[in-house]
Amino acid sequence: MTNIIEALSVNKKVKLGKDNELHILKNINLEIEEGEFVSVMGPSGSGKSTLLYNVSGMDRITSGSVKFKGREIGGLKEEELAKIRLKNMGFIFQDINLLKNLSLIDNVMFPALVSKDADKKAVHQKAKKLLEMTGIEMLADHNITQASGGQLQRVGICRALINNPDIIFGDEPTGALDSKSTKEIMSILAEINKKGTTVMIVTHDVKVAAKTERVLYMVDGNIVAQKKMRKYNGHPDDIKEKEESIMKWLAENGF
Ligand SMILES: Nc1ncnc2c1ncn2[C@@H]1O[C@H](COP(=O)(O)OP(=O)(O)OP(=O)(O)O)[C@@H](O)[C@H]1O
Repeated sequence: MTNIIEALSVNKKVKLGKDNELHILKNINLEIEEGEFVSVMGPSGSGKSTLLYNVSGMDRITSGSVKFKGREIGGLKEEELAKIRLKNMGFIFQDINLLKNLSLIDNVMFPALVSKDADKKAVHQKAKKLLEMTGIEMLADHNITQASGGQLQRVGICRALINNPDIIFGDEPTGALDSKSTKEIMSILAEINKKGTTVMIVTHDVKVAAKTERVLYMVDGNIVAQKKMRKYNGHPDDIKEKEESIMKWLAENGF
């Protein structure tokens, strides 16, 4: 298998005042294979979001190396990085950050229209298809005040998919959702992953992690344990068994 992400000895430090700095990521080594579905768990403040932002090129590592599809991205100029993020990566967040003055379908189309030579009609067709896939095509022309949190997160997923990314990064994408919407969003992400898109998400929720195939456990800026599982097969017994085994594993690791 080919690695889509390779992080080697990654450190992230931030300056706090004049003489103080915080060492957030400590010599992290991480490989993510193409097509994998990975989750990151760990106590609050352990560095999960920082890891996600640093391996995706949303933030700058302090030292080490991050390769995306074999290409070093750690030292790229912001313009180059922005191109990679736009073309090859999709991002979903707990705060969905949709534009208020645009309809939901226009929000989905937005990242594809950044390029001047975009074919607007084709982008519209693609956005419509994505809204259909996530079951919210009837909301295409609504604005963000006319949809629920779960529906808005589906819009966020459609927006993340509009440029056919190789990988989707999610920072607690279900963090603000009720359990029903969480289930629906995870089913959509599992479906997308099944079709070949790599997915990496940060989560506090064992039920969410149980839908992924590898859980990284972070403590104090280090990945201290990893749990590899078979891909979720959609069966309720399978998910129950996985949740239980993750809970047991977390307890063994002191969570
Ligand atoms: N830009 C920054 N400046 C100062 N401190 C930061 C910065 N970014 C992160 N931190 C700190 O680094 C630590 C790790 O933050 P991070 O958000 O990655 O943790 P997390 O595991 O995702 O936490 P949570 O589960 O609460 O979201 C925290 O103590 C946080 O306050």
